[in-house]
Amino acid sequence: MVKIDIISGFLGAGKTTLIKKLLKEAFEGEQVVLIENEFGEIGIDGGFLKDAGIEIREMNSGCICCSLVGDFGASLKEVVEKYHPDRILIEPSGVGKLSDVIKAVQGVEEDVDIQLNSYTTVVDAKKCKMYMRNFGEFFDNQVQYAGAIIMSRTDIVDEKKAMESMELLRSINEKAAIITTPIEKLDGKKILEVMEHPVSLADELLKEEHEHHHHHDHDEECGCGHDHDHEHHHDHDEECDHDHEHHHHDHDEECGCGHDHDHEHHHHDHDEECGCGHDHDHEHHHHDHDEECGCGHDHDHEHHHHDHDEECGCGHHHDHHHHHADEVFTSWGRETIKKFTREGLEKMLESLSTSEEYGVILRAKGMLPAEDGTWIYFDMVPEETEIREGSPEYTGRLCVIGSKLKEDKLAELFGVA
Ligand SMILES: Nc1nc2c(ncn2[C@@H]2O[C@H](COP(=O)(O)OP(=O)(O)OP(=O)(O)O)[C@@H](O)[C@H]2O)c(=O)[nH]1
Repeated sequence: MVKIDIISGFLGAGKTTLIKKLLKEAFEGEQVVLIENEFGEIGIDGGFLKDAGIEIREMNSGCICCSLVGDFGASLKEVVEKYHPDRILIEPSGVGKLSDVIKAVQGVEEDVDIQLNSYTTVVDAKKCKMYMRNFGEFFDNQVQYAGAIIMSRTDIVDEKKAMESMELLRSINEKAAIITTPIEKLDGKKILEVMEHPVSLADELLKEEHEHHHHHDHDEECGCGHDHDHEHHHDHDEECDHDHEHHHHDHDEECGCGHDHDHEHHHHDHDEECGCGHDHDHEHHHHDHDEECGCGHDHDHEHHHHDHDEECGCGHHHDHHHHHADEVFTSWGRETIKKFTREGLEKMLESLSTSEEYGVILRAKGMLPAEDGTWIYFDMVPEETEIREGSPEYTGRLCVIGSKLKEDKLAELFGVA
């Protein structure tokens, strides 16, 4: 199976610069063929690539988008049979439509042993707005169909302009990962990874949590403040706000919601909501959770059937008979070029952790560019924050998961409103 990677982008966007980097850092040891399809300038990039020992098959029949799919298929087949490469890079004409190129590749997937592996568009951060205005039909198509977008010249453009371009790109492509870090700061392997598997930070975070807690091995607090110990022996070294253990209650402390949850009495008559969002009806055998507790978990402790067909997304195993995490959990995330300082970020996370102003925060994570050129990574569960230095990411990202999130406030807190 030959992997096909399409590197699209307007004239002079930086496609060749990117390809050179990938050849050197990401494709080493692989047999790579580059199919270039220059518009009017056939073969200008041939020289250096031949020096690098890369075979080139140039198509002379105009751009892929306007040549027949049949022709394209025949060329592709020829390349596959002649060179048996691991990978074919297609660099379409700068004014081709990416959707046409994708279609052309998909059109021959059945006949030739190839697989569309990635389709990326390089966009000049400086000229994005102008191109969009003047050449919308072609330019927008390249952006809209891209699996990943690489912004070039973010090394020389000012932050405001870069941000504006990023927003324009995002406005016509909701999903693609947008690489805003200058590519020379990134390892080619990292770039390839993003091109191949653009994942959102929220998905990553949820997946991580899920994997982490796959077995019932809660040595750690989950951070939502509840005790999800379903094994009926509770051993609270730490205080959690809520005790869902139904057989021996030993509340020395107030739970904080201002109600008396005296559990030695069996008639609770809560006409009012206590505001902490939990059902404190502790008449031990019929739990009547009409409401969500706000942490997004179903704490239905019908103690003996754990029926884990589905993950709730928080990565913990709860007895899920009624609700799904996404009914209550929300995530808020941003991509940003804004530079942070460690001290500044520490303060932001501290407020996030201690204040209820932003909603019920369960988890936050991010990788952000620092003013000093390094990258700050952070991980937060309530009352526990880790900030460390990490390798450059393709763009600054942060994500907060919780319930009743106040998005405007969060954006304000991180200065990305
Ligand atoms: N400063 C800076 N210059 C860049 C960047 N990317 C590309 N360039 C420069 O822009 C010019 C064009 O880059 P290429 O990589 O040849 O662009 P291309 O998309 O292959 O161009 P065509 O094939 O002609 O459409 C070159 O002089 C590059 O050095 C970038 O991220 N930063």
